[in-house]
Amino acid sequence: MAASVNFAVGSLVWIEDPDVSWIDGQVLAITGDELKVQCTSDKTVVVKASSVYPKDPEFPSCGVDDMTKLAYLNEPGVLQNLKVRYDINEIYTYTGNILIAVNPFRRLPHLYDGHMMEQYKGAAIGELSPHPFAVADAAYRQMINDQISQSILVSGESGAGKTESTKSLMRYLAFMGGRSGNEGQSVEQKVLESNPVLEAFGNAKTVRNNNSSRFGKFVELQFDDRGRISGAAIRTYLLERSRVCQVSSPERNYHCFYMLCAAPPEDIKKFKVGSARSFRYLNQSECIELDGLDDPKEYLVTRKAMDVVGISAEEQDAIFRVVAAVLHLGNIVFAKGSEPDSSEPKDDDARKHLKIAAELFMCDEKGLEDSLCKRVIVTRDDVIMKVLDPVAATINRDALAKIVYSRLFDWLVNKINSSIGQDPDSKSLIGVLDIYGFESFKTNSFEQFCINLTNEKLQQHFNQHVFKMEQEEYTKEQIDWSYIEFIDNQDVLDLIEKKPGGILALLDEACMFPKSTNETFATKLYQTFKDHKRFSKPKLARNDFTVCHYAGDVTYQTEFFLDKNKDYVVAEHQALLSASKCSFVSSLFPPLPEESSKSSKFSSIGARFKQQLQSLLETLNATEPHYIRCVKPNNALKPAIFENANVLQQLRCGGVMEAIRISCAGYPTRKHFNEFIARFGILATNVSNLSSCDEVTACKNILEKVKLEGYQVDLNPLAFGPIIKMLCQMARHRFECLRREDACVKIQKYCRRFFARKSYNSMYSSAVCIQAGMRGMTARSDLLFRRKQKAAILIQSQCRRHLARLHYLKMKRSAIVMQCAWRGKVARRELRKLRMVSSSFLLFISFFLLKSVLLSNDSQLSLSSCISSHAWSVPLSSPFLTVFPPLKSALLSPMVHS
Ligand SMILES: Nc1ncnc2c1ncn2[C@@H]1O[C@H](COP(=O)(O)OP(=O)(O)OP(=O)(O)O)[C@@H](O)[C@H]1O
Repeated sequence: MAASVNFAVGSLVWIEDPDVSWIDGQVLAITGDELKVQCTSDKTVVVKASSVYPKDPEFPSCGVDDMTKLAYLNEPGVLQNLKVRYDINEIYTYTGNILIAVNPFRRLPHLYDGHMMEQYKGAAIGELSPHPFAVADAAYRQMINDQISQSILVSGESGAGKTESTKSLMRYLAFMGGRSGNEGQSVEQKVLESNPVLEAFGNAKTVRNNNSSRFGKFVELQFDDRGRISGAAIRTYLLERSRVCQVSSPERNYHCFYMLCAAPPEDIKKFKVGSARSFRYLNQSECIELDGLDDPKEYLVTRKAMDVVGISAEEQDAIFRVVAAVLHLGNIVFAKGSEPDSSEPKDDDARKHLKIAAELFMCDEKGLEDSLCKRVIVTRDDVIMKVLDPVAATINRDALAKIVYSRLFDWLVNKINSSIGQDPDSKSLIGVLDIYGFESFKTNSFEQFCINLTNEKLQQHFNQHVFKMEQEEYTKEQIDWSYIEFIDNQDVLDLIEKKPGGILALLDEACMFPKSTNETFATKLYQTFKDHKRFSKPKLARNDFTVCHYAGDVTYQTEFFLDKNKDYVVAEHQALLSASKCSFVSSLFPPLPEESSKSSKFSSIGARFKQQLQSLLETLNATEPHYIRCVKPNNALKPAIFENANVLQQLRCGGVMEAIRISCAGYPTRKHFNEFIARFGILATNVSNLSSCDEVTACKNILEKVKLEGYQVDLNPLAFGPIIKMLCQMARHRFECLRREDACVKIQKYCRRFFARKSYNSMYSSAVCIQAGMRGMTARSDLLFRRKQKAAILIQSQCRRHLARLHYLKMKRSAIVMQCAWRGKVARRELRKLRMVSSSFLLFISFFLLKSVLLSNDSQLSLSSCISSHAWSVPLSSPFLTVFPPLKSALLSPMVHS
């Protein structure tokens, strides 16, 4: 399926990988039609060029919000885009007009609040991020502006997020078309509150989803001419009946059973229920409680929602009585009766449950027992009473439980519809379809067969519509589209539902013949369709058949096909419950019209379902469809896990890849002129007037230069068919060439620079070396000269110093001699003088000191008495008497401290 693209060494590509579906890598070498690719996982592989897809090297790191913006609209590109966006919690992406929603498995409340609704109000698709609100808004606007009914088809596998998306759509439509003010319980409130009621009775925990809707749903919102919701109708499809009696771990039965068992004590007493573990229909599975689901609370929520949708308290009681009766029915175990091949309640416990069930149904206990253990056979001549063995009685009991529950569910839907009310004058409507996606399990039974028929029908509708949309788009843009083709799955539909001769017709035929078995039915199929290219018989299976659906082959096991297709109420059950004293119970089994009970007209589930589908398709065909494809990123139901193979399979089954293929067959890619010139101008680098001419001429010049056909250039944006891949490839190739030229120039430049630098470095170092040598030589001779000069100066200075010193010493000696002679002479003269005054000077000093002492005021001082009598007191008195007046009183005592 890969495009025939010319790859070059260095091209980025996608190759198939068994683990991650597609892995990216780079072409290392090309040999003929084989490429050697270095993968990002580090392994190197050799692959055929035809199995390789080109990868956009300019792919934005946050992906693109519309797949048509991808340069390469191929499977790996689509997958990469979804993954990149999922990683940053961008769970919605457009593929043209289809919205792909990847389940985040974590609450993202900011995406759905009132502020968000305000933002999307009136915003054109593509103006804001992809969102269910945008789809709902587009549908609403189109309905108002064009007065055309709209439909939004939400599909995906179980757990992919259909119901959540549907709820968002309904909330938005209620927001847009709701009435303001207090007008009692408005239509939109009732529509929104119908969800919890239907979920309680029609949803259950399955392996694939903790809150799986076990029915398909089409909600039709009717609007008046002012765009307000004026009525609504809910249609449901194919409730899974078998779950009522059969459930295995880790699944659960319908939520309402567990809610009832967790009801407040007075209700438990009123409805005669007990622990959920005590009921056979519930305890077959280990799973009773469910994380995150508070059954007691849900019971109250459901009852409140029932109030809102207009179910009275009495009706609610009757509903839960029937639910309780179904639980008790399951506990009626049979044992062999006294008559041969007969049966009867096994023990007291079984009888107790029989009694309670009869009380809850308000019917006769014996009548209930008989309706379970006996069968009346009306022959042409007689009425025969046939007893049933315990196995048949058990099957009979389960059949009663299933029909009661299914009638109860239908009653609820009808009640909601009549309570909401239809608007016969409604001008237009918006239908929201939340329907099960394509299913393919290990064991596929009648339910899967019907589900896959639905998907085939919707796929055909989808293909036709996508094709039609493309055509309209091209017509609008004046693009020639006549050559576009798409695969029609009419042959599969013929195989299944053609009348006469289709599988469903053969099944009805088999159901009408009493002797038919699942084996004879399978044999009939093999004979009839042995040459049909969409039908095959698996080699080792005896009663299985395989249908080649658009989404893949599915092998169905014919076991139970006949039983599951039979749509009749056992006459005894009908008679018993229509005679119930409870008007609610009897209303579930209205008496059959006289002629229909008598006529042998056979009614089958398959035929009824086919009819329902037909009517659904008629409704859809009268509307403008919008598509939301929900994708479950992993089977662990955990956030942040994106399993490539899983997602890819769902994209294929959901027809997204087919839509892309149809798009690719036409002109899927749109590029505005400036965008085109920016991206592909590289292809016309030598077209000189590119920048001087206008955008259209520039685009034409580029396209003429590349000589490719398959584009429409007259309108902005330009439309491209598959040639966009070639253009991208050529641009990539050109880019590659330019890159290589550039690389060559760069290598040359670096080489030249290297050699030039090397030679320069060697010259430089030589020059430096020579310079250093020369400078060294000069410096050395200079040094020698300086040394010699210094030595000469030193010698001179030494000589001069020596001579000066001799002279100095001579002068010094002469001076000393002269000084000595002179000083001797002076000294001698002085000596003489000194000798003369020395004795008088000594006396003078002594008196002076004494006088100082005596003149002091210190009264404490006194002279010794002997001082006047001292030898020098006489000579002193005469020369110094004038200077120092005589003592007023004689020193009588020495000057001493007292
Ligand atoms: N947009 C969403 N945001 C947060 N959680 C989501 C979102 N969509 C789905 N989920 C989670 O996935 C679960 C399954 O979703 P949902 O019941 O809508 O699946 P479904 O496709 O209707 O399955 P089924 O066919 O079994 O009814 C939800 O219960 C919810 O936990």
